[in-house]
Amino acid sequence: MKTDSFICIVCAEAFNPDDDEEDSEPRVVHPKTDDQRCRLQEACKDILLFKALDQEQFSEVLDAMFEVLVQPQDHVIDQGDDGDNFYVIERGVYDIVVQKDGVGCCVGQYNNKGSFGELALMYNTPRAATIIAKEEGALWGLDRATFRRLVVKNNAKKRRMYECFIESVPLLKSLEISERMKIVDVLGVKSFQDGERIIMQGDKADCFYVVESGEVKIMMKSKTKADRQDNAEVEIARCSRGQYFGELALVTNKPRAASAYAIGDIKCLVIDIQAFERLLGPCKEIMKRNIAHYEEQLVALFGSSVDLRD
Ligand SMILES: Nc1ncnc2c1ncn2[C@@H]1O[C@@H]2COP(=O)(O)O[C@H]2[C@H]1O
Repeated sequence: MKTDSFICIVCAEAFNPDDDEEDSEPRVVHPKTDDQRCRLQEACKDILLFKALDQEQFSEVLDAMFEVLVQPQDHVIDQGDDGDNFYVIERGVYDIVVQKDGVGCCVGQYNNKGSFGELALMYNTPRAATIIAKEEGALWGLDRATFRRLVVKNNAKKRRMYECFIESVPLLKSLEISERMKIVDVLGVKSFQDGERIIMQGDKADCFYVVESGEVKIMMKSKTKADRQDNAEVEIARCSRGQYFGELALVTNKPRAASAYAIGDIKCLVIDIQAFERLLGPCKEIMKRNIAHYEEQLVALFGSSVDLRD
């Protein structure tokens, strides 16, 4: 995979979570039934921002969360407001609307999973978007003080851990330091065992990966032989530390063009699609240049290239 460098403009605010004043806040507990706890745990299991928490911190976060039921057209968040809560989606579809030149523009949608509302709490900024429920739904809220005390503080540790690595990733090298830190703030870390499939050809894409340690094998089945029994996967590329994969589907809005497997036990940094759009969106044009390179590779391997473009 290519490792082009690029410049990406993201608004930055000086912020030092270590200076946070909210350390003495009392612990918040919202009692829950077993059923609620079960549903909450399921909704939170893939939330990247919680991945850096240890078990005790995660349990404290779960204790503090409270259920929010929404109706169609409810505004969960209004752009410009102060940030009160962070939200994890249990179910429902939510539009992300951003005001541009006085006109509300729908820039994305959450579909029954994910989270939102972290920006205002992390950077002490007004809400950057309006979030509108499209149907009846259920969310789990986490109050600002608990979010800052546990998630934001923990992120400061993550920043220290990943600062050097992020700086060494060619794709991210040319970002300003504050921009790189915003990437660190949203990334999750996932481990995979030898042979484990990380992404699957044909699947819908919801995140992008940077290899932190180990190697990843990119494999593809020929589309022209789709119905044939002998349509075995062919290795088309390998990615090692600092290289990225899984960006193509996010750039083209198409299903995954290939599968990726761990070679040995590996670790990847993961950025979900909303953060990708927000932080790396302006860089999509540069990533699109990879497509020509991928197509050349496919012609060399299969004699023809599949339709990689949007
Ligand atoms: N393109 C986007 N721009 C701004 N906010 C976004 C975008 N996509 C998703 N969001 C989410 O919308 C939330 C609105 O409240 P926050 O600014 O606290 O945090 C924001 C993000 O979690």
